[in-house]
Amino acid sequence: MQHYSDVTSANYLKRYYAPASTGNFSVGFDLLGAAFEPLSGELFGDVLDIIGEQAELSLDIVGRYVHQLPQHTDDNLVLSCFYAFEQKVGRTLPRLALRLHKNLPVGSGLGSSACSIVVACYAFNDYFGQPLSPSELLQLMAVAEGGVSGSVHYDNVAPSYLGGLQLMLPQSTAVCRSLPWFEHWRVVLSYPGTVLSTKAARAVLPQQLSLAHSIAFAGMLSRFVSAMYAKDEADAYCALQDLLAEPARTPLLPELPALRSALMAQGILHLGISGAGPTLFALCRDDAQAQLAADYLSRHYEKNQDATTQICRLSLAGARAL
Ligand SMILES: Nc1ncnc2c1ncn2[C@@H]1O[C@H](COP(=O)(O)OP(=O)(O)OP(=O)(O)O)[C@@H](O)[C@H]1O
Ligand SMILES: N[C@@H](CCO)C(=O)O
Repeated sequence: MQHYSDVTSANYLKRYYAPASTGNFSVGFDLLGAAFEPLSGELFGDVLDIIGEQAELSLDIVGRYVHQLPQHTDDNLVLSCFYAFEQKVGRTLPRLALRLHKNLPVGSGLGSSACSIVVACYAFNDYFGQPLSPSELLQLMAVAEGGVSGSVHYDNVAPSYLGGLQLMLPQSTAVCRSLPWFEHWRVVLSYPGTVLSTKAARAVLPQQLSLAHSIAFAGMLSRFVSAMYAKDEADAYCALQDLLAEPARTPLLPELPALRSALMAQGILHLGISGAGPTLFALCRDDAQAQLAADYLSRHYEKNQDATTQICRLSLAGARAL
């Protein structure tokens, strides 16, 4: 299903896409994230068109979630990314006429700001002949995302850019590494239509953890990563326990415990918070189970016209030219 006729417009020089992403993936707060794409083929991620070169930089915004963005396009991340990119490249670049298709809801837990940042930085680097290396580009994206959420974290920008399930590697030159995945796994992303800013959802987090808590957190993430490499599916989904953010964020998402109980009683593998919420993600073992979870979440979690529930697979490609 394609919501927007303008995505079919041929009025552009180049068109780029970046997928939605789920930060944390329950067990790896700020350290683990995955990119997803709907089985339906819908472009559930932002699209950026480079329409042409002109005297002044300009941005036109269309798409289902345009009404959730700042009224003034000057405040849009796509434009701030252009200037940050230009500064990093170190020379004045030709000005562009741009069009953003805002297909991801803002403040949703789907990595909406990261998605715009990734598609913009990827597009500029491609269009201007790859002046930045992939690691320089990733760093630029992470700094831009840090400006929005209040702290630099890679768990949305890295998967949206590179695709896959990405584990961050602190202090390593590699920055992140793609983890193995179970190809039959499906992820249902359910956005209720309400907004929860990442900054607000980070403000409720504990500032300190006890030694026992730190060990439990590190242990669960290690168990999950090890299970993915060992192809031990049951151990992997049993390890999806958020010991860090979820206890603090559940008051912001009071429906989570009841929804989880109901879905897990029907055999769904896991229900967790996507990024900072309010989107929830249901991990399912196949298409039939994913359909069941999607029907349930559509009925019980969607709250208004902005809401959407998508049955997804892992996006292996990440950001790309269309
Ligand atoms: N192109 C853009 N896409 C998304 N947000 C933008 C964009 N341009 C500016 N913004 C602003 O950036 C902020 C994004 O907030 P926030 O980080 O909470 O959203 P989010 O990225 O959707 O959250 P999450 O990472 O949990 O999905 C909002 O204040 C929004 O108005
Ligand atoms: N790791 C970030 C993701 C934000 O989408 C958080 O949970 O605050």
